[in-house]
Amino acid sequence: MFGLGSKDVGIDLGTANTLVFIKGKGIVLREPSVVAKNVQTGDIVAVGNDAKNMIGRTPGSIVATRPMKDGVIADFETTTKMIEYYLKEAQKASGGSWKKPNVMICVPYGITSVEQRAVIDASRHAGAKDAFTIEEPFAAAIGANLPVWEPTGSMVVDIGGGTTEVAVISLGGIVTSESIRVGGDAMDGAIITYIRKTYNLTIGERTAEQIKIEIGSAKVADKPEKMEIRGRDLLTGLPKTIEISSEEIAEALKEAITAIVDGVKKTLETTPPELSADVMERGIVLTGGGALLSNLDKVISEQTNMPVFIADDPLDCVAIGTGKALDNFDVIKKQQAR
Ligand SMILES: Nc1ncnc2c1ncn2[C@@H]1O[C@H](COP(=O)(O)OP(=O)(O)OP(=O)(O)O)[C@@H](O)[C@H]1O
Repeated sequence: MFGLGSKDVGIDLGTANTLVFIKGKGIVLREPSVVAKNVQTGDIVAVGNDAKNMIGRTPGSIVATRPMKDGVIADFETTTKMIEYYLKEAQKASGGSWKKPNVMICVPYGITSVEQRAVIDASRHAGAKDAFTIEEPFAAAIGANLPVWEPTGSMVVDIGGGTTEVAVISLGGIVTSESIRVGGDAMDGAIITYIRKTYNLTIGERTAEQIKIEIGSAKVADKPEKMEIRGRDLLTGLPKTIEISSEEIAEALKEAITAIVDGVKKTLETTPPELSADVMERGIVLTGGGALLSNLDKVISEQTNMPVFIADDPLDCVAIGTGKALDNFDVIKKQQAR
């Protein structure tokens, strides 16, 4: 019933990172979802890590973009090229013979059928024999080892780059969910805005992400931290170094955190009582890179009165779940036909 070849591929096409999973091998590739393009010729200059290093550093003719920004396919042609690149890399990583693989591709929940079609077409165009989609929170829950096929409620909050997806799952299906267009990117954006407004200093996306990872938190711990950052002074136009504190960054992140917490609360409000009781017992599980934001688990727990846990390897959950779903291909296929 699960008769797929061993080289079938699962792709977590995230807004921030793309992970490729090969059945029997695990995660073979993990690169940023960035493409650098020559705007004059339309040629792809670099994909993944190489392209990310070009962000903010490209000459006029080269533009580094994130085709999956905001959780949906913003640019079909580039996304196709990107999937082509990842399948080629997967082929290299798999070694030996390579037939056209079946591809399970993870998409944000709430993606329209047109967008879903676009992802499938892009995968086929990029060399997949056949392609199916799996919804991100479902894949995240499988990857976090939640009992998704059982008649019990499991709640997952997947905090990615572009979106946060909250879902309650039972008996192999999503019972209730929320998708919020707030995730790690919005946090980075909030840090950029805060530093510009407070210090008249412009910083780039990469610096903002670094600040978030190093000293960002949903709630400041007892011992605040400090960090030196470099940017461009808006008044003089010259480079300048300032010191910022974790308290300031927590303040900057407040709005994004509130949006995430509200999404969780809203989902809980629409969860049938039996399933709420299950979630209360088992706790809410956080996945996605945003789950690593310091104290986010504590804040969600305080605001919902529910136990909250961070999944093991939160950045890998979706890819692992997508890969594991290849084992339940028929079931997923049937679900899609519904
Ligand atoms: N230690 C950390 N603290 C806070 N945020 C982090 C940390 N590590 C990674 N992130 C953030 O996690 C986000 C990426 O997460 P992930 O790879 O799960 O997203 P994605 O799956 O690509 O996005 P999406 O789910 O929106 O498609 C980025 O915004 C990144 O900055």
